[in-house]
Amino acid sequence: MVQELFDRAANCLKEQLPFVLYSKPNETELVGVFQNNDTIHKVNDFTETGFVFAPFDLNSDAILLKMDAVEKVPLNLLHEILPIERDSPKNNTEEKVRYVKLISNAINHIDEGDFNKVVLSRKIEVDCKDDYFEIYQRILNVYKKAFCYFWYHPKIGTWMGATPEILVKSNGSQFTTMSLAGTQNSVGNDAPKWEEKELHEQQLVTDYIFDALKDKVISLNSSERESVRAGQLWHLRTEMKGTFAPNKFGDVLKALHPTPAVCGSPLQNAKKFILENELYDRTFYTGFLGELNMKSELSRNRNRRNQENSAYRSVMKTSELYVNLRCMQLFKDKAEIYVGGGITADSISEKEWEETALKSNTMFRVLDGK
Ligand SMILES: C=C(O[C@H]1C=CC=C(C(=O)O)[C@@H]1O)C(=O)O
Repeated sequence: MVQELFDRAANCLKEQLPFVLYSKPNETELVGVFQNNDTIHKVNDFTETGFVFAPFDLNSDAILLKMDAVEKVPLNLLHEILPIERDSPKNNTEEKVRYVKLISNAINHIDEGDFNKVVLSRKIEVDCKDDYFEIYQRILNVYKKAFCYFWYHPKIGTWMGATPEILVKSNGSQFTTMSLAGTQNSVGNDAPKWEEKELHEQQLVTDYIFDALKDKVISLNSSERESVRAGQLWHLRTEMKGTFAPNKFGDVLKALHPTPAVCGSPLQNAKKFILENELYDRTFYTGFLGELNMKSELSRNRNRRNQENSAYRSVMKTSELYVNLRCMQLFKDKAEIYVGGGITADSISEKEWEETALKSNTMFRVLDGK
């Protein structure tokens, strides 16, 4: 039962023990991972097994929750909770002036040829007095197509989110990734019409991924570009599937993160600009999270009973990692919502500001500010 899993997690909060609750896109299962002490386990080379929570800047530590206990329950929720009609404040002029200036500065750097695209972001503080489990339940109810998580480590913090973006999903040496960029508000069910700026912005991500992976994979193919919905928003997405050489998962992961969907291209120049100019620490926003190197057994031929079982079973490693977007860090009576957007030469500051406000609604709609 969901309530039992929530109770177990609530007890961990009380006892200050790390846990994560999550549900994968379109799945009807809620998973709880519980670590039975408050040690901070750091990831060394992504060959470890557990639930990883990695920052934007991998010069800081990626954290691994050990799967001391794992519990899975069907996701039939207790009662339907509707999203809250609460939109992000648009009249925060001081913050707007600062953000617009940051965008102009980035466009100057683009014009000077320092980079083609950079993803800029900001943090919005909001009062939040309600129960963490109420908030998480709203997230699960409202964003069924997203990876919905609630992560807690007493020495690091409490995070929640509903992300639409897969960083990488692997099964043995087969993997899937995606290029997600371009944003529009969804109006009714009308499919969006994309402008050149958004098509270009998303194409940069696709090209970057092909280039970053070219010497790390045996094959890589992409699907047609499509429009996908994430809550109230539309994005452009291209899916890519490939095969990497045995034991190269860590290399693929490090080559992918951070993609220009959250950083920019060329990578180093865009990242330098972000670290020097955003003037706040993204910490885990635009990092990644999820199952790392889970072992799954593959039976090759169940019918040949008189053969040694082991000859017909092989252990595969699977990982499923998501980019930490549409997320927030929770504190005692406030939340910090993180949002950003891709800036290119064609960006219009006012529109980029609006876009971050729209994105922040994903979390605003699950927070009750009473
Ligand atoms: C950086 C964010 O979104 C990324 C993912 C999809 C679309 C994006 C965009 O249109 O700029 C961003 O690249 C965010 O939600 O904070």
